[in-house]
Amino acid sequence: MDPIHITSEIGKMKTVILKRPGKEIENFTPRMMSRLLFDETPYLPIAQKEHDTFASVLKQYGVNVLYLEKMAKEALNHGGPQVKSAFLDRMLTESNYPSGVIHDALKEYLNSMDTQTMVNKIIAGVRKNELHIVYNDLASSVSDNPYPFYMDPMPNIYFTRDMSAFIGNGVSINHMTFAARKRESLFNELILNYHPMFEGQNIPVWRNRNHTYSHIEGGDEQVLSEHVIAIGISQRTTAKAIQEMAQKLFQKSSFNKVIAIQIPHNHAMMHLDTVFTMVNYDQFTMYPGILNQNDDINIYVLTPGKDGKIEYKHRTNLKQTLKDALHLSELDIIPTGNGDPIMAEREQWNDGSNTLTIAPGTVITYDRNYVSNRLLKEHGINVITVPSSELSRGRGGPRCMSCPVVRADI
Ligand SMILES: NC(=[NH2+])NCCC[C@H](N)C(=O)O
Repeated sequence: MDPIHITSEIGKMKTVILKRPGKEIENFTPRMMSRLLFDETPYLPIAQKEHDTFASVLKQYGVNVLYLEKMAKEALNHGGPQVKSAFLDRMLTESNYPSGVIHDALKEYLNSMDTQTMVNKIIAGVRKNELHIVYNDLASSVSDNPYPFYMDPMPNIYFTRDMSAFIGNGVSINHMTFAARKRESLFNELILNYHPMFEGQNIPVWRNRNHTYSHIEGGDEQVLSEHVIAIGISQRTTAKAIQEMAQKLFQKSSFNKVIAIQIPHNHAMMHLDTVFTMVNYDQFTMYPGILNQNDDINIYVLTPGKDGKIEYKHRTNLKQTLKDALHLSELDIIPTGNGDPIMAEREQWNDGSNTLTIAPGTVITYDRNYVSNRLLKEHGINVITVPSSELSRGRGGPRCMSCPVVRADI
């Protein structure tokens, strides 16, 4: 069996990567919130408790739960001192310290820790009062301003869905949109290259993180079948990235159709999976607010054309496009908040459309979205709810908090 196997969004989940929220989600002030893509300051003990419940539900359903922070440690220990040193250099460069006295001091500080503490520290952020650096060059002295951090925390890293995505037997390691999240995928790159689970296995990389002008995030990437993938054109994913990815997938994989769905660009629906998810062979959830007055939406269906070129067709009917792509005669689209405009908007905001399917027709959702949950049950879905008062403050739900590595075929 391949170490990576994702041919659908709904096949029985076997292995998943999570990140337990840590210090990083309480190491910032209200003034830093919007830049760090948070809407509140979460209460860590409860967030951890809720996350542990989420993990234990997955385990009860037979999923092998791996933790990103632990895998990063294992990859660094397995890789040895050179890998660790190169990783730190890269992390510091991307934290704006490519060289100089601050780079050296931070490297020494982080290197003095055991590997797990070091990984956790990088994620939690390094405050200026933790080190006493004597500046001896102009650049370092000038950068010494009242801002309290040398290295910002990475509070969004518990949304493991976004930094990378496993597709087929390969992976996309994502160049993310905002500075607040860009460094996160260095951990995914490290794990792919040096973790014993992946190292030396020649895993196809559909797209790496070395891109400047286009970006993509896993919340927009949904494998609908072994041939079809849906990708959101969103605040976080550019059409250029989708086109490049389609090119690579058409050349090297079983995928021969990319359905690019254009969604509004705003923080409430930053990714496709905040408004649209697949929950069964022929059932999807959808936030009705993404459709215009005529119930249309911009969709571009990409397929392989002549001479390695890509063809695309513009469509506007989401239901029909999905029925055609998945060869279905009927399709049930379940509206978030049961179509009530107030409930739909409230529940979408708290990830009511962000269902995580762990087997065909079985999903994990946040308990707080009771209107959407009730409707899912009425449509025959087996709904398992998890508590969500603190986790939801980061604007992500069960799908965002999980990065599936292996699913059974459907
Ligand atoms: N797959 C998702 N919908 N992820 C949600 C990510 C939320 C996070 N605060 C961000 O803005 O990036």
